[in-house]
Amino acid sequence: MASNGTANGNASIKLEICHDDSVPPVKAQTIDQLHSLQKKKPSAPTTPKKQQGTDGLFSSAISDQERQQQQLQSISASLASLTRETGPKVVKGDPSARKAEAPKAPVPHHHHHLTAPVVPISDSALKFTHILYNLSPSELYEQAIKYEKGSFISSSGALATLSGAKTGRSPRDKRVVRDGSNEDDLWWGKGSPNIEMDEHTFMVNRERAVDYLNSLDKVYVNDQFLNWDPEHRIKVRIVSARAYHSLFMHNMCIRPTEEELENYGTPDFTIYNAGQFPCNRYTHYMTSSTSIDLHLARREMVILGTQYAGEMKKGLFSLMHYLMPKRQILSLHSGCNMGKGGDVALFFGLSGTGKTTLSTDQNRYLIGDDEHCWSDNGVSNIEGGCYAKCIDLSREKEPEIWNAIKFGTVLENVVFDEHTREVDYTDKSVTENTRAAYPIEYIPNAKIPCVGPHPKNVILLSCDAFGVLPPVSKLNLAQTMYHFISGYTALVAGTVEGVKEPTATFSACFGAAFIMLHPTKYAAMLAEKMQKHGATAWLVNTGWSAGSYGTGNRIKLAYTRKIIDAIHSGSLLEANYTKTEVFGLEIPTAVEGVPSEILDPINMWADKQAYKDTLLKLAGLFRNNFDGFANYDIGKDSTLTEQILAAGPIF
Ligand SMILES: Nc1ncnc2c1ncn2[C@@H]1O[C@H](COP(=O)(O)OP(=O)(O)OP(=O)(O)O)[C@@H](O)[C@H]1O
Ligand SMILES: O=C([O-])CC(=O)C(=O)O
Ligand SMILES: [Ca+2]
Ligand SMILES: [Mn+2]
Repeated sequence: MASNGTANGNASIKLEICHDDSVPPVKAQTIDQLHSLQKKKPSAPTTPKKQQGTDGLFSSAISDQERQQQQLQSISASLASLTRETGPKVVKGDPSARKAEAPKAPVPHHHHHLTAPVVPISDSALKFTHILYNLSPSELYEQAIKYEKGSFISSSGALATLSGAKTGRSPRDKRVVRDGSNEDDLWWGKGSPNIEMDEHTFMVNRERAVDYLNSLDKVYVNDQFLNWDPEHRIKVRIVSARAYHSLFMHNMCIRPTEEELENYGTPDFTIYNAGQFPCNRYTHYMTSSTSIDLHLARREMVILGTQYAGEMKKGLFSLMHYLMPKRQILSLHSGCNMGKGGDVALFFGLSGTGKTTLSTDQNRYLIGDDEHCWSDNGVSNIEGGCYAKCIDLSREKEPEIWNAIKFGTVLENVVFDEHTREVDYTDKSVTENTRAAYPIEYIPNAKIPCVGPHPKNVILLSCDAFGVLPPVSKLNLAQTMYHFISGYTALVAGTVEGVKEPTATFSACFGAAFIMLHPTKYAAMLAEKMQKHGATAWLVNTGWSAGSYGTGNRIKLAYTRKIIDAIHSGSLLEANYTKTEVFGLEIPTAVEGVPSEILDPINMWADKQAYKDTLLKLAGLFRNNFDGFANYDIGKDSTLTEQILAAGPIF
């Protein structure tokens, strides 16, 4: 009995456990099976969403497979080594995810130029290159954290990473292939950013980059777009070795929809980013171990010896500065936003002058922060993301940018708390040029698609380290062109390698490092468009007041914002103006919300003689710089050229 009772007791306990079916059991027999349940395979691209019926379900299913193959083939062709004239065997996916099985689907070599030798002649021809194709931010986070030293998740969810030894662009290491097709078009020689190289040397560097990339187990490939104007959209492919670079470009270029990706075809332009690998200094034209090489005819760019991601972004911008003017479209190093009433403003300015900060405005729609086109249709952003400086970033002064630094955002070279992963934006231990790259839709009032009507206001931003330019002045057309061609600012430390403190600099079209044609070509287009559309131009000093750098202080962002508000609202047009000495700038006597005494810089200087000396010194620098342009005509109108020459400082 006792034993019976015991048995019953045990049975009842067992029953209780077995019958606890409040949670259904998992449909897996092993841990591996359980894990495989976690990830849902994306439904394979099926029938085309738009043209269903035109070629029937059966044939479109085949063409999907073909499309997949064509895509792999196109990637293999991108990575083709020139000497072997064949692309590597490529296969999609992470190599670590398929350790056990050998890749099964090598690229069929249909094309003539892709036909591999029957017997592989090198070790690299025996291996597969794994392609991580247009990965999502989540996948790229995992890759970065697993495989890239110095990658962490910040407390706000951004991917904090390091760009290595280079934390800014290297303009002196940029080379452009000079050949018969561009010899007469491009701007060469003194002042030009286009330092020439020959095609052979380009090929040497290209081979070096491609061999490096092919030697890796895996490379990242991004297929994306540039330019929100659908008529002038450019397809770009970025091949890179780091998840950081892939995520950066995912954020900065326009992201294709699934459907657009299916029909992507072959790219118009390809970047080979082999940034961890140096160039060979024994190669002709090389003056360091860094080389950024542009070959317009081949539609290719090679990056060696720098991991700074801005090189990719700005390399593509150079390309657009070549392609767009050919189509009578003006490319601009500017931010752009639009008011509720549809009024568009452009913000020109060199690095660090406030394009991103001032175009990001809670009261206006953001069209873009750095690169635009102005065509007969209006303005369009070239990019799909923003690249904000974040040194001394504060939630109070720049809330939209602060809030955009979340999951998906790349945070470069910032310093954070080891435990909480909270970023200290004041810390310059790695560099002054700390940056955040985020998709434009992370700004709540972004205007998607990023296009707008013709600009009403054109704002030239200058960060004057001498402290003698007024916080705001109204420009006539000749003055606008004079200042646009001059492109004056103090280069703020950081964005360009080696610049440690502000120095006066002149950079034609507020972006000489990126233009490809002579500055007067862009200037003539700007003058023509401003006249045609009746835009008003303003010169805004976002730099120093009450003395030069070291003595004075930077103009408060809150005041600059008030000035910009008055430009947008139209109220500044109604102000009373006086004219300054030397530069002949029209300055308003009052701006709402801004102390009037700051509007005329002389008021703020304790030492008036020092002010006058400094003003003349800057005027002299302007004059010396402009001498280089005195022999060029701006547009077909020679009177405009004369007016522009006369619109500089008079002393
Ligand atoms: N009065 C001011 N006006 C504008 N920006 C200011 C002002 N005072 C300080 N700043 C700071 O100056 C920096 C301006 O950088 P911003 O990112 O806008 O440069 P950018 O013109 O977009 O340059 P880049 O082309 O390199 O991206 C920001 O860090 C901003 O906080
Ligand atoms: O290109 C970069 O690294 C950042 C930038 O926008 C500029 O310098 O104009
Ligand atoms: Ca910027
Ligand atoms: Mn820029």
